[in-house]
Amino acid sequence: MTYYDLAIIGSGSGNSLITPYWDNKKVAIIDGGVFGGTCLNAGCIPTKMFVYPAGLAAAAGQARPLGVDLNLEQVRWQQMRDRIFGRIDAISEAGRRYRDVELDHVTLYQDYARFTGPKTLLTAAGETVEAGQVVIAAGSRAVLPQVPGIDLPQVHTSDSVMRIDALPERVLVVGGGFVAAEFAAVFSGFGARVTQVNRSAPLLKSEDALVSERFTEAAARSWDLRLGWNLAAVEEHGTGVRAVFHVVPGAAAEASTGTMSVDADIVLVAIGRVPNTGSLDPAAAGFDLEPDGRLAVDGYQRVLAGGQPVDGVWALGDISNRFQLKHVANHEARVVAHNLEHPGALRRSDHRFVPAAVFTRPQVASVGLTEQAARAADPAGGAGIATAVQAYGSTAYGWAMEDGEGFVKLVAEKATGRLLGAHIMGHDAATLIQPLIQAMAFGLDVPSMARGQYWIHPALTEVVENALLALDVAG
Ligand SMILES: Cc1cc2nc3c(=O)[nH]c(=O)nc-3n(C[C@H](O)[C@H](O)[C@H](O)COP(=O)(O)OP(=O)(O)OC[C@H]3O[C@@H](n4cnc5c(N)ncnc54)[C@H](O)[C@@H]3O)c2cc1C
Ligand SMILES: NC(=O)c1ccc[n+]([C@@H]2O[C@H](COP(=O)([O-])OP(=O)(O)OC[C@H]3O[C@@H](n4cnc5c(N)ncnc54)[C@H](O)[C@@H]3O)[C@@H](O)[C@H]2O)c1
Repeated sequence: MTYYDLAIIGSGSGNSLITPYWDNKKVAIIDGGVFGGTCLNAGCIPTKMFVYPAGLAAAAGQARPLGVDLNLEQVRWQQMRDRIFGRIDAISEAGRRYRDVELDHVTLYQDYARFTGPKTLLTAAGETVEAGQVVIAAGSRAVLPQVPGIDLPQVHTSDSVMRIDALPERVLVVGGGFVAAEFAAVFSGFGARVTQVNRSAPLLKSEDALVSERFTEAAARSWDLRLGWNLAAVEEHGTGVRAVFHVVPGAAAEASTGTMSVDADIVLVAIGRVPNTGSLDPAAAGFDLEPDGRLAVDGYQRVLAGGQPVDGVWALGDISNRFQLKHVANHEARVVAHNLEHPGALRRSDHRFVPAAVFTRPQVASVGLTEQAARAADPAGGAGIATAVQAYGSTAYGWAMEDGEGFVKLVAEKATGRLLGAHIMGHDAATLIQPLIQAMAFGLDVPSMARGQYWIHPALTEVVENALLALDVAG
């Protein structure tokens, strides 16, 4: 048994906890997977490194109506893949080496671990680790449906699909959330024939209903979209696979037979992620779980047991929050880093205005309440809520782009002029939303935001300005 002042499970967001405060103390970092976690190795970063060139490849379609004829000549997949992972793998390895070799006070266990008590862990290799403070940052993993053929090598999750050797001609994407939307756009941008199949309609169903509806229409224009089907089996077929689906009872699926099949070279399964709590054996430590399997924490990120915080045990990121977003994991890591160093002045995590962006085509970004949630929460039964929808195409920059798709939707409280939610679909939505996030975070009301500053003319941000001006709020 080895004792540490701090033991961290998970080298993703958990890695940032090793601040200079720990320099003269003993720290263990335990990770059985690739050093650096999901975002770096198989999540946010490599996906966006594919999203950007896929956007360039797809530009041909957007340029034609503007009078510019572009042809996509070739996608050099292997070169692109090797550029992306050449950079990422080197960062992961440098981070691993720094922790493992260069820092004397840090011990890296490259192994999975499980709890045997609230502050004792057993690694798969049989080593026992005990610590004064334990931080659980063990993340989440992709869900795979237990259907025949799911283990075939042509079936991928986001963990493996970016490392394949060649751009497939036919890609089947199963799922309708963030991961599915991003990869469908990537592969179709590169010219693959994409079929996306989802159990329910619409796509991106956690978004505001208008965004979900419009994004689903846009996806159906860009690739073959089939809704209301459940994956039942995958079987080898020729050089690829045949996936068999059963109609979801009551769903508006287009076929009446109840069964359909899709042939593809590869299948990407993207039907959600679950927290890695199972492998940690939280019951052995007495930790509480949320109904969806996440570790239960309080506002200070302290892990709960029997509803009470366990002294010196913390959790952050996908293992404990419902957002499953890197910027939330990073925020929580900063809170935990502070709380570890300042036990007498604990900070709370701030989950009030958590934004998200889906880097698909068209891009989608959101923060705060959907119109539906705002109306449901309104004491006046929805009458106290103002909304405005402003098309990109109503602004000069939208004319320049000949945009017929993008829009900004805002949700506000009539009486106070407070912004409650912002939802954008279209070019650069993830960037365009930032001033709205800022306004919500700092309590800037709609009239002050609209008229208290200059808006650069004729930038695309004018669509945000006009949406603010269109809101019927006090002030
Ligand atoms: C394809 C994809 C794209 C994404 N894109 C975005 C995006 O654009 N923007 C965004 O904000 N978010 C994005 N996300 C989500 C983001 O990647 C995660 O929210 C974030 O990485 C979670 O960080 P974490 O530190 O909680 O966990 P992770 O980074 O997953 O780290 C957990 C670590 O714990 C290790 N581990 C697990 N169990 C054990 C155990 N028992 N013992 C030892 N080690 C263990 C794992 O090996 C892993 O390295 C994306 C996710 C995916 C899958
Ligand atoms: N840009 C980003 O911020 C980004 C990108 C990718 C992933 N992520 C994070 O990763 C998480 C996981 O992403 P995800 O897309 O896997 O999950 P998700 O929860 O976003 O979506 C899952 C989708 O799969 C569908 N589904 C569920 N079971 C199914 C089944 N049996 N058959 C067919 N469809 C089924 C659901 O209806 C839903 O549309 C997200 O919650 C997100 O926070 C973020």
